Amino acid sequence: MMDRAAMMKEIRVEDAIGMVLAHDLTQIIPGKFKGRLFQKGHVIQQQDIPALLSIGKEHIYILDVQQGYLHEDDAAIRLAKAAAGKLVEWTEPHEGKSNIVSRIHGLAKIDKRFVDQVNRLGEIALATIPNNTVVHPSDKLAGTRVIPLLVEEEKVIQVEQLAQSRNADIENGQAWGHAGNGPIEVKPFKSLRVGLITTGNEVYHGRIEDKFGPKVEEKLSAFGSRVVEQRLVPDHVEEIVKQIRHFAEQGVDMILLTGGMSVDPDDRTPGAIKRAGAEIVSYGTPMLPGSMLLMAYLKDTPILGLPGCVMHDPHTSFDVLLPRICAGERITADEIADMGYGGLYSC
Ligand SMILES: Nc1nc2c(c(=O)[nH]1)N[C@H]1C(S)=C(S)[C@@H](COP(=O)(O)OP(=O)(O)OC[C@H]3O[C@@H](n4cnc5c(N)ncnc54)[C@H](O)[C@@H]3O)O[C@H]1N2
Ligand code: MOO
Repeated sequence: MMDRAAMMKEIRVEDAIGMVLAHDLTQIIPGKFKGRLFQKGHVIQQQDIPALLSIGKEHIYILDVQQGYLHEDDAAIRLAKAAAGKLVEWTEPHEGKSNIVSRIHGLAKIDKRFVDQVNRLGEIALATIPNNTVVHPSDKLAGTRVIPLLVEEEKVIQVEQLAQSRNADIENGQAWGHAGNGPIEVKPFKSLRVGLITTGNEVYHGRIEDKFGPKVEEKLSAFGSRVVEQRLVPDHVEEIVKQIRHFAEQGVDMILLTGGMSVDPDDRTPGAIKRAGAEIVSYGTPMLPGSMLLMAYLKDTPILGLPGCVMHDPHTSFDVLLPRICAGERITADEIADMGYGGLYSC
């Protein structure tokens, strides 16, 4: 088989008039422009020569792509297709790169194990956003590219096979990063009906106005969920338990309790959640702010104790867990423990 260099004939730009560009050519003017100056397929004209020289191109390649090799653009799009799962699409290649973008507002699922394995193959770059990021339509999840201009097709086939074997493993019950049908995909949010219990004698007796309810409502509505009813209760375990039972009987999709999550004698909320019979996943979450959050399930209904910081800070442990719960995921103790690494914000 012809080697890669033999397929790439180098021509001086002055001698290339009338020839066809084999790949996009990029111009970068720091702070002002970065993008495609000439598109693949462009026929070089006499008047292009100063511009080509100004971006440092004294030579161009004329390609003779042989069987078994792929042009960077064709490789990029095959990589994107291999990695893409549900509710995403891929963009036409541009300067040798294709992006996987979201079609919806949802939760990005990025299989780190798949991404790492692809990037260990060499000559392939698969760069992604972090798993469980909230994305909007057209937001990028990943960019794919091969490093050389021509790559052995075998490399791309390895990625395609890895994606297929991942999906087969999942069908056979083996764990990968997530169980979706594609390594990089988006899950839609479900619209949850939420019961809200606001604890605190100071609020119950009207000493201060409730500021937690509106904040929780705002955070829920960002994912299409809503509070169906809010109940105010004093710092009294039996009263709190009674309202938890009320919402369980109503069959709400999630129960949230605010306040009373810390270490004072009047902080009754964690005890009440336990007393109501919930299975505690974790009391305490290694993220700041939001360290006093309690995650539990009452049968299959998520029930969370929200510490005061959720009312005050824009990005807390609740804001990490909420989109996942709204996407229908069940939170495990290990996942909560994993939140500590990278979990220090402003607190
Ligand atoms: N010595 C320690 N101090 C604190 C700890 C700790 O572990 N040891 N934890 C800190 C963390 S983290 C948080 S968060 C806060 C608050 O925890 P709580 O969830 O127990 O909050 P409360 O004590 O009930 O209230 C704190 C503050 O917020 C006001 N509040 C509560 N609910 C409402 C509402 N619905 N509307 C308006 N304002 C509300 C309340 O009046 C208090 O001023 O504790 C840290 N300290
Ligand atoms: O639960 Mo507290 O937020 O760590 O501030």
